[in-house]
Amino acid sequence: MNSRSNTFHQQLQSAWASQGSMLCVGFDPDPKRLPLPLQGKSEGIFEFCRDIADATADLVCAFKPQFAYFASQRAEAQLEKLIKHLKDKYPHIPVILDSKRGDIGTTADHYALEAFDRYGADAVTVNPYMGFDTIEPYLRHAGKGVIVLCRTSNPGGSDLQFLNTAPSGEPLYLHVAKLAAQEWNSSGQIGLVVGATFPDEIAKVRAIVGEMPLLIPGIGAQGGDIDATVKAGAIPGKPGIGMIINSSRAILYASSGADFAQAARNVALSTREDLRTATAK
Ligand SMILES: O=C(O)c1cc(=O)[nH]c(=O)n1[C@@H]1O[C@H](COP(=O)(O)O)[C@@H](O)[C@H]1O
Repeated sequence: MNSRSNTFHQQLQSAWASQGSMLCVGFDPDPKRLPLPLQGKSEGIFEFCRDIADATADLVCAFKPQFAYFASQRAEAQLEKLIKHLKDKYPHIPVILDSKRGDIGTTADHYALEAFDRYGADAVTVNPYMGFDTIEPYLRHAGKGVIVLCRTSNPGGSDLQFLNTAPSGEPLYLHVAKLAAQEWNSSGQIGLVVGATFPDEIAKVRAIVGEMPLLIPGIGAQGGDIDATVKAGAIPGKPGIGMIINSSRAILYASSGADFAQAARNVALSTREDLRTATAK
């Protein structure tokens, strides 16, 4: 089976092993922060992301383009081109389309087609708060990853995700973790988002979901603690797997000059080393 026909979870297992990395580089291309040589260029967003991908591809277990940054700039064609570039050049690295979709089933059918057929992503982020029928259309795409928001990295994540549910009294995010690990996981390809800004909650989610992959944004620009994150998300006895630890702005905007790709590589390299050191502790 080649890497294109592997399931998302198989792709991740291979990437963790062959790349020796749990780092995910996120593509959040803010037009105001593009390096000067690329500002105003018709395909500046694509070129920016492509050059950073090419400079970091040996350091990552996944890439994660964020949909809104492309759509807000009418740059969907550049997103398609970027994902095609990633899949052609780095077929062993899974691509997660971060679009956090969530809607009734008939509409979700089309969001799933958008992510998997139009863009060719290996996985997509989804918002579970409209319930299982809104997740199910993605699960029908055999082998594709469905990464469900659980305990998000932002401060307001506590507003709802921390509310206690009746009758058990457990917080909503732990209820989501249980559903995702058990009755919702018909395809076996679900993962969960838990923020690096809340390591205690990462540990609680890990205890519920076994070896399920966790997408963990929040290191870098959001200030999440790498040591605490890696410790909390570790799978007992299996160091170096199980986590997709994302950093976007800290890597993307390491330099605003012509050396932006090399500067991004330097930050990605030191972040991967920090993750390795934390894994070895
Ligand atoms: O699903 C996500 O990727 C996500 C979930 C979450 O809880 N918090 C979060 O920051 N993200 C995304 O992760 C990226 C974080 O970017 P940086 O803070 O620049 O590293 C952004 O693309 C966010 O949209």
